[in-house]
Amino acid sequence: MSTRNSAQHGTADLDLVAGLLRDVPDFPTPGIRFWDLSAMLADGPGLAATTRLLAAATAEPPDVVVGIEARGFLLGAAVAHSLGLGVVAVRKQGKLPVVAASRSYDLEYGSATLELPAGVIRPGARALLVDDVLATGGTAAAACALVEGAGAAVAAVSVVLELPTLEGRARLGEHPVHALLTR
Ligand SMILES: O=P(O)(O)OC[C@H]1O[C@H](OP(=O)(O)OP(=O)(O)O)[C@H](O)[C@@H]1O
Ligand SMILES: Nc1ncnc2[nH]cnc12
Repeated sequence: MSTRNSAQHGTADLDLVAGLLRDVPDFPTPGIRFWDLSAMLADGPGLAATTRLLAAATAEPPDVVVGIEARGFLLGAAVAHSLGLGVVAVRKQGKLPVVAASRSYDLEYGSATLELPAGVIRPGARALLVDDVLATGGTAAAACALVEGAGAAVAAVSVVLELPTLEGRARLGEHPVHALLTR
């Protein structure tokens, strides 16, 4: 899905969200331009606009929302609530007491492992994955693999911000990607 697709998204909502993002040089390591969504999350109308736009990722409503640690938890819960759905928290390694599966991956500034909680995704369910940023795509690809490993389907990956130079979309193969903005 293209950025700033005004046929599907309210331009006013997108402008509001875009105005609440900020970039921080050299965080968390030198050379990384880090996109910080804290101001958007702290702004009532900004969070509401972001939630509306992220929830519009699929024409058909999904069955469940998956939020990716950590910033994806906040957005995923908001999107799930707006759609009347539950949210599954895909967590970094070592946080969940009962794990269905784990998946390791690399990202712009390191590597990590994600884990899916056991017994909370119904096989056959259509899951909407939500996160703040799509950069290299390592995180989202790992989350997709976990969801599919549980027998569910990825309806779409919905993010606020895509960093296209890092080619994360290519890493997600055929999975539909819905990015509100690119930088
Ligand atoms: O597309 P990628 O290159 O995988 O990068 C995107 C991921 O990086 C950030 O999370 P981070 O791992 O920094 O974790 P946090 O949200 O727990 O801070 C961001 O919230 C995405 O989840
Ligand atoms: N540049 C970046 N800004 C914010 N989150 C990120 N996750 C991976 N790369 C990122």
